[in-house]
Amino acid sequence: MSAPLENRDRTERPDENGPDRSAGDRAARPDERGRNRTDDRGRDTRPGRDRFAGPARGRPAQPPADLARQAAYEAVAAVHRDDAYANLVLPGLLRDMRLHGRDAAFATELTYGTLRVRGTLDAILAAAAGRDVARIDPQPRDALRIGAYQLLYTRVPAHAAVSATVDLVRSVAPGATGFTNAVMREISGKDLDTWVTELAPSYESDPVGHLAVAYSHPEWIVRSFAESLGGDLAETRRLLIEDNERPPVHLCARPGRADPVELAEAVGGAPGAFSPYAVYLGGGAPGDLPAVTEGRAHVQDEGSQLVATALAAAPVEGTDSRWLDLCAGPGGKAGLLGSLAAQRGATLTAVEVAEHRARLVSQAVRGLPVTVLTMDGRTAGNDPDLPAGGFDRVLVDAPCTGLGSLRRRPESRWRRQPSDLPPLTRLQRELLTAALRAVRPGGVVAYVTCSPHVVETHVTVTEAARRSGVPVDFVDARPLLPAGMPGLGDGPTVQLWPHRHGTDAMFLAVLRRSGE
Ligand SMILES: C[S@@+](CC[C@H](N)C(=O)[O-])C[C@H]1O[C@@H](n2cnc3c(N)ncnc32)[C@H](O)[C@@H]1O
Repeated sequence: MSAPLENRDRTERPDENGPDRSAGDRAARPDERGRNRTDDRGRDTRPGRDRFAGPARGRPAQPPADLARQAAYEAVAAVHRDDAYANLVLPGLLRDMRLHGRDAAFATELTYGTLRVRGTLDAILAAAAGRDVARIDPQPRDALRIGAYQLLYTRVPAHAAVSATVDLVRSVAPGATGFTNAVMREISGKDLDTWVTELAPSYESDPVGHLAVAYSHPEWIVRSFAESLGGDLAETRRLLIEDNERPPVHLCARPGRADPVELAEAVGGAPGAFSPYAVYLGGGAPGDLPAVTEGRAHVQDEGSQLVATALAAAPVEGTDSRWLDLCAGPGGKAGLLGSLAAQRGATLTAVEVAEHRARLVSQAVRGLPVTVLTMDGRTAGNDPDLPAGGFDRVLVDAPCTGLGSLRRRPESRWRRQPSDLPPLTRLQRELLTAALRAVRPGGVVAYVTCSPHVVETHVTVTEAARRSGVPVDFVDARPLLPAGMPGLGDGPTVQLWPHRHGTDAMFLAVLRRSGE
Protein backbone atom coordinates (compact mmCIF):
# COMPACT_ATOMS: atom_id res chain seq x y z
CA MET A 1 0.00 0.00 0.00
CA SER A 2 1.44 3.37 -1.01
CA ALA A 3 2.09 6.06 1.58
CA PRO A 4 0.73 9.57 1.02
CA LEU A 5 3.13 12.02 -0.60
CA GLU A 6 4.77 14.28 1.94
CA ASN A 7 6.44 17.49 0.92
CA ARG A 8 9.93 18.13 2.11
CA ASP A 9 10.32 21.30 4.07
CA ARG A 10 12.91 22.72 6.36
CA THR A 11 11.39 21.04 9.37
CA GLU A 12 11.49 17.58 7.86
CA ARG A 13 13.69 15.03 9.52
CA PRO A 14 17.11 14.90 7.82
CA ASP A 15 18.29 11.72 6.18
CA GLU A 16 19.31 8.92 8.45
CA ASN A 17 23.07 8.65 8.62
CA GLY A 18 23.28 11.75 6.47
CA PRO A 19 26.19 14.12 6.57
CA ASP A 20 26.41 17.47 8.18
CA ARG A 21 25.75 19.41 5.06
CA SER A 22 27.18 22.67 6.28
CA ALA A 23 30.73 22.83 5.06
CA GLY A 24 31.75 25.07 7.90
CA ASP A 25 31.18 22.43 10.54
CA ARG A 26 34.53 20.90 9.83
CA ALA A 27 36.76 23.61 11.24
CA ALA A 28 38.89 23.09 14.36
CA ARG A 29 38.12 20.12 16.65
CA PRO A 30 36.96 21.06 20.13
CA ASP A 31 38.75 20.03 23.29
CA GLU A 32 37.46 17.66 25.99
CA ARG A 33 34.55 19.87 27.05
CA GLY A 34 33.77 20.70 23.46
CA ARG A 35 35.48 24.09 23.59
CA ASN A 36 36.80 25.20 20.27
CA ARG A 37 39.89 26.90 19.14
CA THR A 38 38.40 29.57 16.97
CA ASP A 39 38.78 33.31 17.26
CA ASP A 40 36.04 35.90 16.94
CA ARG A 41 35.76 35.29 13.20
CA GLY A 42 35.83 31.53 13.43
CA ARG A 43 39.47 31.32 12.43
CA ASP A 44 41.40 28.34 13.70
CA THR A 45 43.88 29.63 16.27
CA ARG A 46 45.81 26.41 16.74
CA PRO A 47 49.57 26.56 16.04
CA GLY A 48 50.38 26.18 12.38
CA ARG A 49 46.88 27.11 11.24
CA ASP A 50 46.37 29.88 8.75
CA ARG A 51 44.95 32.36 11.20
CA PHE A 52 45.49 35.46 9.14
CA ALA A 53 44.71 34.16 5.69
CA GLY A 54 43.05 36.84 3.60
CA PRO A 55 39.61 36.63 2.08
CA ALA A 56 39.07 34.54 -1.03
CA ARG A 57 39.46 36.33 -4.34
CA GLY A 58 36.39 38.15 -5.58
CA ARG A 59 34.90 38.56 -2.11
CA PRO A 60 34.69 41.73 -0.06
CA ALA A 61 37.81 42.41 2.04
CA GLN A 62 35.86 42.67 5.31
CA PRO A 63 32.58 40.79 5.23
CA PRO A 64 30.72 41.76 8.38
CA ALA A 65 31.35 39.17 11.11
CA ASP A 66 27.96 39.81 12.63
CA LEU A 67 26.19 38.45 9.59
CA ALA A 68 27.62 35.12 10.72
CA ARG A 69 26.16 35.60 14.19
CA GLN A 70 22.89 36.70 12.62
CA ALA A 71 22.79 33.53 10.54
CA ALA A 72 23.49 31.40 13.62
CA TYR A 73 20.75 33.22 15.50
CA GLU A 74 18.23 32.66 12.68
CA ALA A 75 19.13 28.97 12.53
CA VAL A 76 18.96 28.40 16.28
CA ALA A 77 15.69 30.36 16.50
CA ALA A 78 14.18 28.31 13.65
CA VAL A 79 15.16 25.09 15.42
CA HIS A 80 13.45 26.20 18.61
CA ARG A 81 10.53 28.13 17.12
CA ASP A 82 9.65 25.95 14.11
CA ASP A 83 11.10 22.57 15.07
CA ALA A 84 13.46 23.01 12.10
CA TYR A 85 16.56 20.89 11.62
CA ALA A 86 19.80 22.84 11.73
CA ASN A 87 21.44 20.94 8.90
CA LEU A 88 18.50 21.70 6.63
CA VAL A 89 17.85 25.30 7.60
CA LEU A 90 21.40 26.61 7.90
CA PRO A 91 22.64 26.05 4.33
CA GLY A 92 19.76 28.21 2.99
CA LEU A 93 20.57 30.98 5.46
CA LEU A 94 24.26 30.91 4.52
CA ARG A 95 23.29 31.10 0.86
CA ASP A 96 20.77 33.91 1.37
CA MET A 97 23.24 35.90 3.47
CA ARG A 98 26.07 35.17 1.02
CA LEU A 99 28.29 33.79 3.74
CA HIS A 100 31.23 31.73 2.54
CA GLY A 101 34.47 30.27 3.80
CA ARG A 102 35.38 31.25 7.31
CA ASP A 103 32.26 33.32 7.88
CA ALA A 104 30.14 30.30 6.99
CA ALA A 105 32.38 28.18 9.21
CA PHE A 106 31.88 30.56 12.12
CA ALA A 107 28.10 30.65 11.65
CA THR A 108 28.03 26.87 11.46
CA GLU A 109 30.22 26.45 14.50
CA LEU A 110 27.99 28.80 16.52
CA THR A 111 24.82 27.06 15.38
CA TYR A 112 25.88 23.46 15.86
CA GLY A 113 27.92 24.13 18.96
CA THR A 114 25.14 26.07 20.67
CA LEU A 115 22.56 23.41 19.88
CA ARG A 116 24.79 20.55 21.07
CA VAL A 117 25.65 22.07 24.43
CA ARG A 118 22.32 23.75 25.02
CA GLY A 119 21.76 21.77 28.22
CA THR A 120 24.91 23.06 29.85
CA LEU A 121 24.36 26.57 28.50
CA ASP A 122 20.81 26.69 29.83
CA ALA A 123 21.90 25.66 33.32
CA ILE A 124 24.46 28.49 33.29
CA LEU A 125 22.03 30.99 31.72
CA ALA A 126 19.42 30.26 34.38
CA ALA A 127 21.94 30.80 37.16
CA ALA A 128 23.28 33.99 35.61
CA ALA A 129 19.81 35.39 34.88
CA GLY A 130 18.37 34.31 38.22
CA ARG A 131 15.41 32.66 36.54
CA ASP A 132 14.59 29.52 34.63
CA VAL A 133 15.34 29.78 30.89
CA ALA A 134 11.66 29.05 30.19
CA ARG A 135 10.97 32.47 31.71
CA ILE A 136 13.31 34.31 29.34
CA ASP A 137 11.73 35.54 26.09
CA PRO A 138 12.69 33.37 23.12
CA GLN A 139 14.66 36.03 21.20
CA PRO A 140 17.05 37.10 23.97
CA ARG A 141 17.18 33.48 25.16
CA ASP A 142 18.53 32.17 21.84
CA ALA A 143 20.87 35.15 21.45
CA LEU A 144 22.16 34.56 24.98
CA ARG A 145 22.70 30.87 24.28
CA ILE A 146 24.84 31.77 21.28
CA GLY A 147 26.61 34.46 23.27
CA ALA A 148 27.28 32.11 26.20
CA TYR A 149 28.61 29.53 23.77
CA GLN A 150 31.12 32.06 22.48
CA LEU A 151 32.18 32.97 26.01
CA LEU A 152 32.57 29.45 27.33
CA TYR A 153 33.40 27.23 24.36
CA THR A 154 35.38 29.39 21.92
CA ARG A 155 38.27 31.80 21.99
CA VAL A 156 36.15 34.72 20.96
CA PRO A 157 37.30 37.52 23.30
CA ALA A 158 34.73 38.17 26.03
CA HIS A 159 34.26 41.84 25.09
CA ALA A 160 33.52 40.84 21.47
CA ALA A 161 31.06 38.14 22.55
CA VAL A 162 29.25 40.51 24.92
CA SER A 163 28.99 43.44 22.54
CA ALA A 164 28.02 41.29 19.55
CA THR A 165 25.30 39.59 21.58
CA VAL A 166 23.92 42.92 22.82
CA ASP A 167 23.95 44.21 19.21
CA LEU A 168 22.13 41.10 18.06
CA VAL A 169 19.47 41.46 20.73
CA ARG A 170 19.07 45.14 19.82
CA SER A 171 17.92 44.02 16.37
CA VAL A 172 15.55 41.25 17.53
CA ALA A 173 14.32 42.34 20.99
CA PRO A 174 15.31 45.98 21.60
CA GLY A 175 13.77 46.04 25.07
CA ALA A 176 16.08 43.29 26.31
CA THR A 177 19.51 44.82 25.67
CA GLY A 178 20.14 45.80 29.29
CA PHE A 179 19.16 42.36 30.54
CA THR A 180 21.33 40.71 27.88
CA ASN A 181 24.32 42.86 28.77
CA ALA A 182 23.95 42.04 32.47
CA VAL A 183 23.57 38.28 31.90
CA MET A 184 26.50 38.13 29.47
CA ARG A 185 28.72 39.96 31.93
CA GLU A 186 27.68 37.62 34.72
CA ILE A 187 28.47 34.56 32.60
CA SER A 188 31.82 35.99 31.54
CA GLY A 189 32.86 36.22 35.19
CA LYS A 190 33.62 32.48 35.45
CA ASP A 191 35.03 29.86 33.14
CA LEU A 192 33.18 26.75 32.04
CA ASP A 193 34.73 24.41 34.60
CA THR A 194 33.83 26.76 37.46
CA TRP A 195 30.24 27.05 36.27
CA VAL A 196 29.91 23.27 35.92
CA THR A 197 31.41 22.67 39.36
CA GLU A 198 28.93 25.13 40.85
CA LEU A 199 25.83 23.95 39.02
CA ALA A 200 26.14 20.22 38.37
CA PRO A 201 25.51 17.69 41.13
CA SER A 202 28.79 16.24 42.33
CA TYR A 203 29.98 13.19 40.42
CA GLU A 204 30.27 11.27 43.67
CA SER A 205 26.67 11.89 44.76
CA ASP A 206 24.95 11.71 41.36
CA PRO A 207 27.23 10.61 38.52
CA VAL A 208 24.51 10.55 35.86
CA GLY A 209 23.21 13.99 36.87
CA HIS A 210 26.75 15.33 36.85
CA LEU A 211 27.59 13.94 33.41
CA ALA A 212 24.27 15.24 32.04
CA VAL A 213 25.06 18.84 33.04
CA ALA A 214 28.78 18.71 32.33
CA TYR A 215 28.41 17.15 28.86
CA SER A 216 25.02 18.45 27.87
CA HIS A 217 22.89 15.34 27.41
CA PRO A 218 19.44 14.66 28.91
CA GLU A 219 19.74 12.40 31.94
CA TRP A 220 17.64 9.60 30.43
CA ILE A 221 20.03 9.42 27.47
CA VAL A 222 23.10 9.35 29.75
CA ARG A 223 21.44 6.55 31.72
CA SER A 224 20.65 4.56 28.58
CA PHE A 225 24.22 4.94 27.28
CA ALA A 226 25.61 3.85 30.63
CA GLU A 227 23.35 0.80 30.59
CA SER A 228 24.47 -0.15 27.07
CA LEU A 229 28.07 0.23 28.19
CA GLY A 230 27.56 -2.20 31.05
CA GLY A 231 27.44 0.54 33.68
CA ASP A 232 30.95 1.82 32.87
CA LEU A 233 30.62 5.54 33.66
CA ALA A 234 34.17 6.41 32.67
CA GLU A 235 33.46 5.05 29.21
CA THR A 236 30.08 6.77 29.18
CA ARG A 237 31.88 10.05 29.77
CA ARG A 238 34.13 9.36 26.77
CA LEU A 239 31.06 8.72 24.65
CA LEU A 240 29.39 11.95 25.77
CA ILE A 241 32.54 13.90 24.92
CA GLU A 242 32.62 12.33 21.47
CA ASP A 243 28.93 13.17 20.96
CA ASN A 244 29.81 16.85 21.33
CA GLU A 245 32.47 16.69 18.62
CA ARG A 246 31.91 17.66 15.04
CA PRO A 247 31.17 14.45 13.19
CA PRO A 248 33.51 13.31 10.46
CA VAL A 249 32.25 12.90 6.91
CA HIS A 250 32.75 9.40 5.55
CA LEU A 251 32.38 8.36 1.94
CA CYS A 252 31.59 4.88 0.71
CA ALA A 253 33.55 4.00 -2.42
CA ARG A 254 31.03 1.73 -4.08
CA PRO A 255 32.44 -1.73 -4.65
CA GLY A 256 33.20 -2.29 -8.32
CA ARG A 257 32.78 1.42 -9.06
CA ALA A 258 35.47 3.24 -7.11
CA ASP A 259 38.75 2.32 -5.47
CA PRO A 260 38.90 3.72 -1.93
CA VAL A 261 42.64 4.44 -2.06
CA GLU A 262 42.30 6.34 -5.33
CA LEU A 263 39.19 8.10 -4.09
CA ALA A 264 40.98 9.12 -0.88
CA GLU A 265 43.79 10.60 -2.98
CA ALA A 266 41.37 12.38 -5.28
CA VAL A 267 39.45 14.02 -2.42
CA GLY A 268 42.44 14.73 -0.19
CA GLY A 269 41.11 12.30 2.42
CA ALA A 270 42.26 8.99 3.88
CA PRO A 271 41.07 5.39 3.55
CA GLY A 272 38.87 4.28 6.45
CA ALA A 273 40.22 2.34 9.41
CA PHE A 274 37.72 -0.52 9.21
CA SER A 275 35.32 -0.61 6.28
CA PRO A 276 37.08 -1.67 3.08
CA TYR A 277 34.98 0.92 1.24
CA ALA A 278 35.36 3.88 3.61
CA VAL A 279 37.14 7.12 2.84
CA TYR A 280 37.45 9.84 5.46
CA LEU A 281 36.85 13.19 3.84
CA GLY A 282 39.24 15.96 4.83
CA GLY A 283 36.98 18.90 3.98
CA GLY A 284 34.86 20.46 1.29
CA ALA A 285 31.29 19.80 0.30
CA PRO A 286 30.89 16.05 -0.34
CA GLY A 287 27.87 16.54 -2.60
CA ASP A 288 30.05 18.39 -5.14
CA LEU A 289 32.61 15.61 -5.54
CA PRO A 290 32.61 14.06 -9.04
CA ALA A 291 32.69 10.54 -7.55
CA VAL A 292 29.49 11.34 -5.67
CA THR A 293 27.70 13.13 -8.50
CA GLU A 294 28.67 10.27 -10.86
CA GLY A 295 27.32 7.59 -8.47
CA ARG A 296 30.70 5.95 -7.80
CA ALA A 297 30.58 6.90 -4.12
CA HIS A 298 28.10 8.16 -1.60
CA VAL A 299 28.21 9.82 1.81
CA GLN A 300 27.78 7.18 4.51
CA ASP A 301 28.99 6.71 8.05
CA GLU A 302 31.59 3.95 8.25
CA GLY A 303 29.45 2.08 10.82
CA SER A 304 26.56 1.95 8.35
CA GLN A 305 28.93 0.52 5.76
CA LEU A 306 30.14 -2.12 8.20
CA VAL A 307 26.70 -3.41 9.16
CA ALA A 308 25.52 -3.58 5.53
CA THR A 309 28.72 -5.38 4.55
CA ALA A 310 28.23 -7.80 7.46
CA LEU A 311 24.87 -8.88 6.05
CA ALA A 312 26.51 -9.61 2.69
CA ALA A 313 29.35 -11.52 4.46
CA ALA A 314 27.12 -13.84 6.51
CA PRO A 315 27.47 -17.41 5.20
CA VAL A 316 24.33 -18.89 3.59
CA GLU A 317 24.02 -22.26 1.96
CA GLY A 318 22.21 -22.71 -1.34
CA THR A 319 20.73 -19.89 -3.38
CA ASP A 320 22.05 -16.40 -2.74
CA SER A 321 20.47 -14.21 -5.36
CA ARG A 322 17.47 -12.48 -3.74
CA TRP A 323 18.29 -9.75 -1.25
CA LEU A 324 15.81 -7.48 0.53
CA ASP A 325 16.24 -4.11 2.27
CA LEU A 326 13.03 -3.60 4.24
CA CYS A 327 13.62 0.02 5.42
CA ALA A 328 15.61 1.51 2.60
CA GLY A 329 15.12 5.28 2.62
CA PRO A 330 17.09 7.35 1.81
CA GLY A 331 19.15 4.56 0.28
CA GLY A 332 22.63 4.59 1.80
CA LYS A 333 22.74 0.89 2.62
CA ALA A 334 20.72 0.02 -0.50
CA GLY A 335 23.46 1.74 -2.55
CA LEU A 336 26.17 -0.37 -0.93
CA LEU A 337 24.18 -3.62 -0.93
CA GLY A 338 23.09 -3.00 -4.53
CA SER A 339 26.75 -2.59 -5.56
CA LEU A 340 27.71 -5.82 -3.77
CA ALA A 341 24.69 -7.59 -5.29
CA ALA A 342 25.79 -6.46 -8.76
CA GLN A 343 29.23 -8.02 -8.21
CA ARG A 344 27.69 -11.28 -7.02
CA GLY A 345 24.93 -11.72 -9.60
CA ALA A 346 22.19 -11.02 -7.04
CA THR A 347 19.34 -8.51 -7.06
CA LEU A 348 18.07 -6.29 -4.26
CA THR A 349 14.49 -5.32 -3.49
CA ALA A 350 14.44 -2.03 -1.58
CA VAL A 351 11.25 -1.24 0.37
CA GLU A 352 10.42 2.18 1.79
CA VAL A 353 7.08 3.34 3.16
CA ALA A 354 7.52 7.11 2.66
CA GLU A 355 7.11 8.09 -0.97
CA HIS A 356 9.63 10.93 -1.02
CA ARG A 357 12.20 8.74 0.70
CA ALA A 358 11.51 5.96 -1.81
CA ARG A 359 12.35 8.49 -4.54
CA LEU A 360 15.66 9.15 -2.81
CA VAL A 361 16.31 5.41 -2.81
CA SER A 362 15.61 5.27 -6.55
CA GLN A 363 18.17 8.05 -7.11
CA ALA A 364 20.71 6.33 -4.85
CA VAL A 365 20.53 2.96 -6.64
CA ARG A 366 20.44 4.19 -10.25
CA GLY A 367 22.30 1.75 -12.48
CA LEU A 368 22.28 -1.02 -9.87
CA PRO A 369 20.21 -4.25 -9.90
CA VAL A 370 17.72 -2.84 -7.40
CA THR A 371 13.92 -2.69 -7.52
CA VAL A 372 12.39 0.00 -5.31
CA LEU A 373 8.93 -0.62 -3.82
CA THR A 374 6.98 2.06 -1.98
CA MET A 375 5.09 0.03 0.57
CA ASP A 376 4.86 -0.94 4.19
CA GLY A 377 7.61 -3.41 5.00
CA ARG A 378 5.46 -4.97 7.69
CA THR A 379 3.52 -6.75 4.93
CA ALA A 380 6.61 -8.76 3.99
CA GLY A 381 5.84 -12.45 3.98
CA ASN A 382 2.15 -11.70 3.34
CA ASP A 383 2.42 -9.80 0.05
CA PRO A 384 2.97 -11.19 -3.46
CA ASP A 385 5.79 -8.65 -4.02
CA LEU A 386 7.51 -9.80 -0.82
CA PRO A 387 6.57 -13.48 -0.57
CA ALA A 388 7.10 -15.66 2.50
CA GLY A 389 10.49 -17.37 2.33
CA GLY A 390 11.28 -15.44 -0.83
CA PHE A 391 14.66 -13.94 0.14
CA ASP A 392 18.15 -15.17 0.94
CA ARG A 393 19.34 -12.08 2.80
CA VAL A 394 17.21 -9.40 4.48
CA LEU A 395 18.22 -6.12 6.08
CA VAL A 396 16.00 -4.43 8.67
CA ASP A 397 17.60 -1.03 9.22
CA ALA A 398 14.82 -0.09 11.59
CA PRO A 399 13.39 3.36 12.31
CA CYS A 400 14.77 4.26 15.75
CA THR A 401 15.47 7.12 18.14
CA GLY A 402 18.79 7.82 16.43
CA LEU A 403 20.57 8.13 19.77
CA GLY A 404 23.60 6.63 18.08
CA SER A 405 24.11 9.60 15.79
CA LEU A 406 23.63 12.59 18.09
CA ARG A 407 26.85 14.06 16.67
CA ARG A 408 25.12 14.54 13.35
CA ARG A 409 21.87 16.00 14.66
CA PRO A 410 22.73 18.64 17.20
CA GLU A 411 19.15 19.35 18.25
CA SER A 412 17.84 15.80 18.38
CA ARG A 413 18.98 14.96 21.93
CA TRP A 414 16.60 17.67 23.21
CA ARG A 415 13.70 16.53 21.03
CA ARG A 416 13.76 12.84 21.72
CA GLN A 417 11.74 11.64 24.72
CA PRO A 418 11.50 8.30 26.50
CA SER A 419 7.89 8.25 25.31
CA ASP A 420 9.20 7.83 21.74
CA LEU A 421 10.36 4.34 22.62
CA PRO A 422 7.12 2.31 22.87
CA PRO A 423 5.75 3.11 19.38
CA LEU A 424 9.20 2.75 17.82
CA THR A 425 9.94 -0.57 19.45
CA ARG A 426 6.53 -1.90 18.40
CA LEU A 427 7.31 -0.93 14.79
CA GLN A 428 10.80 -2.43 15.08
CA ARG A 429 9.39 -5.75 16.32
CA GLU A 430 6.78 -5.83 13.56
CA LEU A 431 9.37 -5.11 10.86
CA LEU A 432 11.77 -7.74 12.19
CA THR A 433 8.95 -10.28 12.43
CA ALA A 434 8.02 -9.53 8.80
CA ALA A 435 11.67 -9.97 7.80
CA LEU A 436 11.76 -13.36 9.51
CA ARG A 437 8.69 -14.38 7.49
CA ALA A 438 10.28 -13.16 4.25
CA VAL A 439 13.63 -14.91 4.63
CA ARG A 440 13.92 -18.51 3.47
CA PRO A 441 15.04 -21.28 5.83
CA GLY A 442 18.84 -21.08 5.92
CA GLY A 443 18.78 -17.42 4.92
CA VAL A 444 19.92 -14.54 7.15
CA VAL A 445 18.37 -11.36 8.54
CA ALA A 446 20.44 -8.43 9.80
CA TYR A 447 18.65 -6.23 12.32
CA VAL A 448 20.29 -2.81 12.58
CA THR A 449 19.59 0.35 14.55
CA CYS A 450 21.41 3.63 14.80
CA SER A 451 20.70 3.58 18.51
CA PRO A 452 22.44 1.76 21.33
CA HIS A 453 19.36 1.91 23.60
CA VAL A 454 18.90 -1.66 24.88
CA VAL A 455 15.15 -1.45 24.43
CA GLU A 456 15.65 -0.87 20.70
CA THR A 457 18.46 -3.38 20.38
CA HIS A 458 18.57 -6.49 22.59
CA VAL A 459 14.99 -6.27 23.82
CA THR A 460 13.52 -5.80 20.34
CA VAL A 461 15.54 -8.61 18.80
CA THR A 462 14.93 -11.08 21.61
CA GLU A 463 11.21 -10.32 21.77
CA ALA A 464 10.66 -10.42 18.00
CA ALA A 465 12.58 -13.67 17.66
CA ARG A 466 10.62 -15.21 20.55
CA ARG A 467 7.19 -14.06 19.41
CA SER A 468 7.57 -14.51 15.64
CA GLY A 469 6.99 -18.25 15.66
CA VAL A 470 9.82 -18.51 13.11
CA PRO A 471 12.71 -20.70 14.30
CA VAL A 472 15.94 -18.67 14.34
CA ASP A 473 19.52 -18.92 15.59
CA PHE A 474 21.72 -15.97 16.40
CA VAL A 475 24.79 -15.77 14.18
CA ASP A 476 27.93 -14.36 15.82
CA ALA A 477 28.18 -11.01 14.05
CA ARG A 478 31.77 -10.29 15.11
CA PRO A 479 33.49 -12.41 12.44
CA LEU A 480 31.36 -10.64 9.83
CA LEU A 481 33.22 -7.41 10.57
CA PRO A 482 36.84 -6.76 9.53
CA ALA A 483 39.39 -8.98 11.27
CA GLY A 484 41.09 -7.38 14.23
CA MET A 485 38.42 -4.76 14.82
CA PRO A 486 38.66 -3.89 18.51
CA GLY A 487 35.93 -3.35 21.08
CA LEU A 488 33.28 -5.69 19.66
CA GLY A 489 32.32 -7.28 22.98
CA ASP A 490 31.29 -10.86 23.66
CA GLY A 491 28.87 -11.35 20.75
CA PRO A 492 26.74 -12.61 19.20
CA THR A 493 25.47 -9.07 18.55
CA VAL A 494 27.73 -6.10 17.91
CA GLN A 495 27.51 -2.53 19.16
CA LEU A 496 29.71 0.06 17.44
CA TRP A 497 30.55 3.31 19.23
CA PRO A 498 31.73 6.79 18.24
CA HIS A 499 34.37 6.84 20.99
CA ARG A 500 35.63 3.32 20.25
CA HIS A 501 35.36 3.09 16.49
CA GLY A 502 34.81 6.62 15.23
CA THR A 503 31.48 5.49 13.78
CA ASP A 504 27.88 6.16 14.70
CA ALA A 505 26.65 3.85 17.46
CA MET A 506 25.21 1.19 15.14
CA PHE A 507 23.79 -2.01 16.59
CA LEU A 508 23.85 -5.24 14.58
CA ALA A 509 22.19 -8.59 15.24
CA VAL A 510 22.30 -11.35 12.62
CA LEU A 511 19.71 -14.12 12.72
CA ARG A 512 19.57 -17.24 10.59
CA ARG A 513 16.22 -18.84 9.94
CA SER A 514 16.58 -22.45 10.88
CA GLY A 515 14.57 -25.62 10.21
CA GLU A 516 12.47 -26.92 7.30
C1 LIG B 1 16.90 4.05 9.71
S1 LIG B 1 16.06 4.56 8.31
C2 LIG B 1 16.80 3.56 7.06
C3 LIG B 1 18.10 4.10 6.54
C4 LIG B 1 18.52 3.41 5.26
N1 LIG B 1 18.59 1.98 5.40
C5 LIG B 1 19.84 3.94 4.76
O1 LIG B 1 20.87 3.32 4.98
O2 LIG B 1 19.84 4.98 4.11
C6 LIG B 1 14.50 3.83 8.48
C7 LIG B 1 13.60 3.99 7.29
O3 LIG B 1 12.48 3.14 7.47
C8 LIG B 1 11.35 3.76 6.91
N2 LIG B 1 10.16 3.10 7.46
C9 LIG B 1 9.48 3.39 8.59
N3 LIG B 1 8.45 2.54 8.73
C10 LIG B 1 8.48 1.70 7.69
C11 LIG B 1 7.68 0.62 7.28
N4 LIG B 1 6.63 0.23 8.00
N5 LIG B 1 8.00 -0.02 6.13
C12 LIG B 1 9.06 0.36 5.40
N6 LIG B 1 9.86 1.40 5.73
C13 LIG B 1 9.58 2.05 6.87
C14 LIG B 1 11.53 5.20 7.30
O4 LIG B 1 10.74 6.03 6.46
C15 LIG B 1 13.02 5.39 7.11
O5 LIG B 1 13.28 5.83 5.80
